[in-house]
Order: sequence, then C-alpha cells, then structure tokens
Amino acid sequence: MANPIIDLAAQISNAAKAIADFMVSNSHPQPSFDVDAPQSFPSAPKDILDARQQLLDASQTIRELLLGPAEYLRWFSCGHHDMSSLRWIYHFKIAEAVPLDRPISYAQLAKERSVDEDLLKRILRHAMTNRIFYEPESGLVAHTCVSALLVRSKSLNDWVGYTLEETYPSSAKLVEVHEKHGNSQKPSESAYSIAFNTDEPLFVHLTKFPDRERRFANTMIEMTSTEGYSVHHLVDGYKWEDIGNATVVDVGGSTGHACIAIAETKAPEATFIIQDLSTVIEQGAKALPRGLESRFTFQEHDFFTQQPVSASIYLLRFILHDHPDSVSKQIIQNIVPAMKNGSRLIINDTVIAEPNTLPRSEERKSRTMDLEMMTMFNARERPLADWVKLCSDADNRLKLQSVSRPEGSVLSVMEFILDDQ
Ligand SMILES: C[S@@+](CC[C@H](N)C(=O)[O-])C[C@H]1O[C@@H](n2cnc3c(N)ncnc32)[C@H](O)[C@@H]1O
Repeated sequence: MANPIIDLAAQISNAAKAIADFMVSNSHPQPSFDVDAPQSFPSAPKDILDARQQLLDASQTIRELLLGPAEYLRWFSCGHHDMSSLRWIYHFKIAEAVPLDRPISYAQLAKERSVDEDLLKRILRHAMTNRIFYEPESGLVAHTCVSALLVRSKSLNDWVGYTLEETYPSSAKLVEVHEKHGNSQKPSESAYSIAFNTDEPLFVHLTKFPDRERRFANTMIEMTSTEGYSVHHLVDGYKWEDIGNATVVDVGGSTGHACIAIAETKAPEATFIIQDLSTVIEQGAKALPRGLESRFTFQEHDFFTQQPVSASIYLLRFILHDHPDSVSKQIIQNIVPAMKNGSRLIINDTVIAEPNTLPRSEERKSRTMDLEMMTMFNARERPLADWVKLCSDADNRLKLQSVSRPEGSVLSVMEFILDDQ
C-alpha cells in the first residue's frame, strides 16, 4: 500500500544525496546558516537543479502532511507576524547595528538603535525562528547568513523594505478595495491607493517621496538582476540574427541594456531607438558603450502618447504586466498606427503557466507576482490566451507568430505580426 510519508522521505533522501555529492565533487561548501555561507545555490547541471526542486517541494509537502490540516491552517493564518517582525527589523535598521564578525548584547543593540530592549528581544527572538539572526548564548545576538544579507546587499535590503513597507500594508486592504471598486481597471483604484490614502497610481505617487522612489527602483534592479530575468534570454530567445539592418524601437527601454546586448552579439547591422522618460534616457545616453553611437538613438517618449517612429520591430520588455488590460491596450494602440503590414511587436514578459503545470514552488512564485500586480497596480500576470486577446482587442490585425520561454527564463518572448490580410 502506498505510504506518502515513506515515498516523500525516499524522494528527499535520493535528491539530498545527489545534491550533497555534487557539492563535494565540485568543492562547494555544504549549505549552512553560517554568516559567511554562500548567498545562493551554486550554478549546477539540470539534473542537480531538478533534484533541488524536487527536494524543496517534497519537503514542503511532507511537512504539511505531518502537521495535519488543523495545525497547518491555524499557524498559516499567523504568517503576518513573520512579516511584521522583519518589517520592524528593517524599519529600525537593526541588522546594520549588529557586527558581522561578533555578537552584540541586546542591551547594547537597543541602546545603539534607540529602541526598547524588551521589544527588541521579543521581536528578534521571533525572527530567529525564521533564521534571521541567532542567539549564540543567552543575551547575545549574532548574524546568520540571512540577516547578514540585509547589510551586505543594498538592493536586497531595498527589496525587503519595499515589500514590507509598501506591499505588505497594501495587501491588508485587498478586501476593502474589492468591496469598494470590484475588479477595477484603474491603477488609481488599487489596494495600494487605499492603504496609502491616495488616488494616484503608485508610480506617480512615489515621485513625491524620493527615498521610496529610489527604493522601488533598487527593488526592480534586485529582481531583474537574477538569472530568470537576465537579458541574455531575450538575446538568445529570438532570431535577432535575421533582422539585418532593421530598426528596433524599444518602448520603455530604460537605459537600453536589452538592445545593447542584442546589438553587440546578434544584430551587427540593426539600428536601435530607445524610448523612455527623460531622466532615464539621459542616463542611458551617457552610459552607451563606445562603438554603438552610430546605431543608437535615445528618445524621450511617453508611451501613453502616439508612437512617433515608423519601424519594422517594436519591443515591449517587462512593461505590460505593470498595467491593467485597459491601459495595456492603450499602450499597444499607441504603437499600431506607426506599424506597417508585416511589422513586428515583440513582447518579452511573463506568460503565466496553466495551473498545475509547474512544480508547486515555481507556480507559487508566479501566483505571488500576480497578486503583487493586483495589489499595487490593478495589473496582472497573463496566460498566453490573455496576451493573444489583449493584442487582438488592441487591433485585430495583430497575430501571434511565435512564443517561447528560453530555459531558465521567467519571461517569454512573444512575437506578434501586423497582418493586413
Ligand atoms: C519595469 S521597467 C522595464 C524597463 C526595460 N524595458 C527592461 O526590460 O529592463 C519599466 C520602464 O518603463 C518606463 N516608463 C514608465 N512609464 C513610462 C511612460 N509613460 N512612457 C515611457 N516609459 C515609461 C520606466 O521608466 C521604466 O524604464
């Protein structure tokens, strides 16, 4: 008779052995919570990455089975305290005051950060159950590799700050906003708007708070600096070598990093126009690598206005998932009049997988991003059918030509062609 606990334990054991052997034979340190432990799992062949995925999912399942539904649900619904203790640590800059190379007493730490010692002790002792700091001996606090990252990685610190100071209070208003506005298509009617008492969309509202705006920008850098968002997937995931001397217009192209990578490796004759808001464009023009000047133009352009350049290829990379359907439709409709028959619109964005087609922890990440988009912008992560519908609603001559998700990429490459027939 099948025994789920034994089966899962066997899966865990086999996968753990494969991973441990890989670590030893490649001289990688075994994973630990030591303050100097590596920040992430090392690059590894596919079978090892698959084993890691299997172990992560099986260990989660076995834990949930062993808890049983009542204990599972009871404590799952207390998860907000994990967020609030980390938020407290972030807000009062506790990690920055703990030395990386030795412990510090609660009394000294409280004094340095001007916080109450009793509150500090109770909150840190909760966070320690999540591997954030540890108590090497009673009364002393020291870093683990997790808490140390709050000090060592500015962008990850900003990620934690943005999610806990902006997203977390907004997520608590999801019910209120849906009671008030239903499935609104307006970015100004989001849970964020209710939590922060504003009728401005997040991007506009943040311009009034330079520190929060900078933190948001760094959060994006942190997110897109990971392998899953690397531009090399867009470079390798499309037939750029076939575009010859075409002009590519990168709408909302930031400082041009995607097109620079394409120009340098795959499309030596193509020209590129990078469009974005003025400050971003200025930054990009200044940082353009030498040798590309004759093929690159940086142009201020608001994608909520009509596209001024007629070209054969338009790129929208990581733009539309931030916007509700009605707004995304408007962005596309502003491009279409500049397109000719056969012009291409390349959308490099998330195509959310159908339910139960990904390993559970991977599906969870993409569903988390979907709720993130819902909470902050009334936007969404879309399955392929919704992308096709969005483009067709924008202009029914836009036809999906190809779609692919390069190995290791979070984003897919969708190619739509304007077909007048
Ligand atoms: C998430 S980033 C994506 C940047 C780039 N495409 C990439 O893949 O890294 C969104 C970009 O849209 C730009 N943006 C926001 N609103 C815009 C607007 N109304 N018109 C043009 N660009 C805009 C931002 O400045 C930012 O560079």
